[in-house]
Amino acid sequence: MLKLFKKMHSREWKMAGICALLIIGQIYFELRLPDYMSNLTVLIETPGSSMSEVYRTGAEMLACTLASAALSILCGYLVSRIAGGFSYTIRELVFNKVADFGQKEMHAFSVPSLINRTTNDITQIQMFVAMGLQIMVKSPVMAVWAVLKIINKSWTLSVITAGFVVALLCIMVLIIVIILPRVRRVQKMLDDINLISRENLNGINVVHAYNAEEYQAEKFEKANDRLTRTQLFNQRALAFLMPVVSFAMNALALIIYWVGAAIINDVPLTDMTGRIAQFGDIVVFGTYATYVIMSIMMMVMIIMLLPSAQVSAGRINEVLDTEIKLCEGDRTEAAETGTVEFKNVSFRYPSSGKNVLENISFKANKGETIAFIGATGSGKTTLVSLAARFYDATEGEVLIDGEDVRSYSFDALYNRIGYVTQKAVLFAGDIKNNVLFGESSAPQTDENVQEALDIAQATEFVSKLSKGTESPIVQGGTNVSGGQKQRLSIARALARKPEILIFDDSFSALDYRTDAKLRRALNEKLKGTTCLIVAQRIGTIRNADKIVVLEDGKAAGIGTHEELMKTCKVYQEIAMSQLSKEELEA
Ligand SMILES: Nc1ncnc2c1ncn2[C@@H]1O[C@H](COP(=O)(O)OP(=O)(O)OP(=O)(O)O)[C@@H](O)[C@H]1O
Repeated sequence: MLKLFKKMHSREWKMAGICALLIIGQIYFELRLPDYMSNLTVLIETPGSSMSEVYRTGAEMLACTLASAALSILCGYLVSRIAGGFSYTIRELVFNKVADFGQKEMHAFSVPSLINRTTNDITQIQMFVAMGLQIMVKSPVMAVWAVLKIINKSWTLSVITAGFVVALLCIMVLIIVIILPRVRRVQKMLDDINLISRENLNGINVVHAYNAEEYQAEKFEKANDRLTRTQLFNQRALAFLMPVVSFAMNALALIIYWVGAAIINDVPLTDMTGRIAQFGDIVVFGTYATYVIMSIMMMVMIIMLLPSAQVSAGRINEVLDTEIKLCEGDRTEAAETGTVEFKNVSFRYPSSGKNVLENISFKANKGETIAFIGATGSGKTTLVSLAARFYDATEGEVLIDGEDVRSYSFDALYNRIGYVTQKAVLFAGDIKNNVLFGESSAPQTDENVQEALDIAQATEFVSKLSKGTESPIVQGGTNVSGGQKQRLSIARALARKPEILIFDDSFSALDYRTDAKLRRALNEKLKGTTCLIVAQRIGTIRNADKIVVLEDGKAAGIGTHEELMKTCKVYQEIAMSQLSKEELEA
């Protein structure tokens, strides 16, 4: 947790310093009250005391109480600003760190866990700072101050009070030791609940269509049950603390007055002044001892928040300390333009034991179209994701414009590439925002948007919308059809005007007619652009300059359609399964 606190801005540290001073002032005024009480007791017991002295003492007590309350309000205000500012900083750090994560890091944490860390875990820290900061400073200072005030008054009573304090501290430590591992598990269980809820909400139509509500509910119930049982255990353990502390406080007061009575009794009856002074001391001692126990009671409140804040801080630090494996280089310029080359590339996913790609080599020159075809799971998506550096090759080299992808700065690399994912992704906003998404060297103009929509064959459906390119897109793009979504994501890649376009099976959501029109437009309007196309349909790629046929991660053949029809058995099988004899001979 301390590690996380190092990320707090100096402004908040300064406010925390002011708070500490305000708290010390608060304690000073609060701890003056027992002295006034002692004076009042002596005044009342002493014959001949005047009422004006009693009023004056009362007025001073009132002034101390008001001063303490004013400092407490000011402190509360500052603490809430510190908590808000600190959680803002941490949220920003976590968000920016996660934005730099590659696929490897995303898989290591999982999306639900990252969401939980950015929301729930940071809220735990904020609550701890908001509620705990005052108490953390106040309770030890108050306890030590109160102990110093009473230590010389009576050794017997001091030893009794110390016994109570030690016993209470032991119980508190024991409870922390018992619940800490369970609190850690609670955060993990919250991740699981998050995962099941997300899965259920994302697939709600499938759940309904397959009558799987009960199955999903059971899965959720199990996770919910586990979480509730663990939380109940923790709450019961913590709930046990409060009555123990308040019992200790009352028992201690009782013992102090009981032992105190015996101490007063030891003073001879003739020494009335001595008896009154002793009585005043016992009253003061009792009040200060109550302050000591009250400090411990405040620590109990901290203990209720500390374990979860501690665990949350650890989880946030895990994200912030993650070493990002995909480090960017500093290259911005390259000798070639629009080339993509794989040199003996093999690749294995971090979670998998075997290579998914094996010794792949090919080169795409400027303006060429290279297509990738193969059975499901043969490695097509993996191959093109290496060109876009979503992962780094395990062996071999991937070159863009003649230079290793690892040597480029991310800006330079992604300014060269326009990538269209297999599953279209749109962001909440409008069509124009989505087409001009991200930073690029291309002009952010309406003409550019229109041109990209034209080539992507999206103009027709966009022009039918009442607000045209300003029509809204909801989160996840669920207010447009699958094919429309894919056309918009193609337009987004085109609007960047990249040297290299990568289409990962992006045409299969389009009907045959649109697919053909789009390819024609690409050929006519983007002559100098290199295209890497992953496709399932032979029709989409038969005119490509080179076709790479993948089988179990290996290149089963590389060549043009005509060459592969003569030399590659895998390609022949795919072609024959899709095209008629006439089409094959055409
Ligand atoms: N994140 C991952 N972790 C581990 N293995 C993976 C991961 N992603 C894909 N794979 C495995 O890598 C292999 C190649 O997957 P890839 O998605 O590249 O195939 P594909 O040819 O694009 O398939 P499709 O045509 O169905 O999209 C598959 O066996 C798949 O199970």
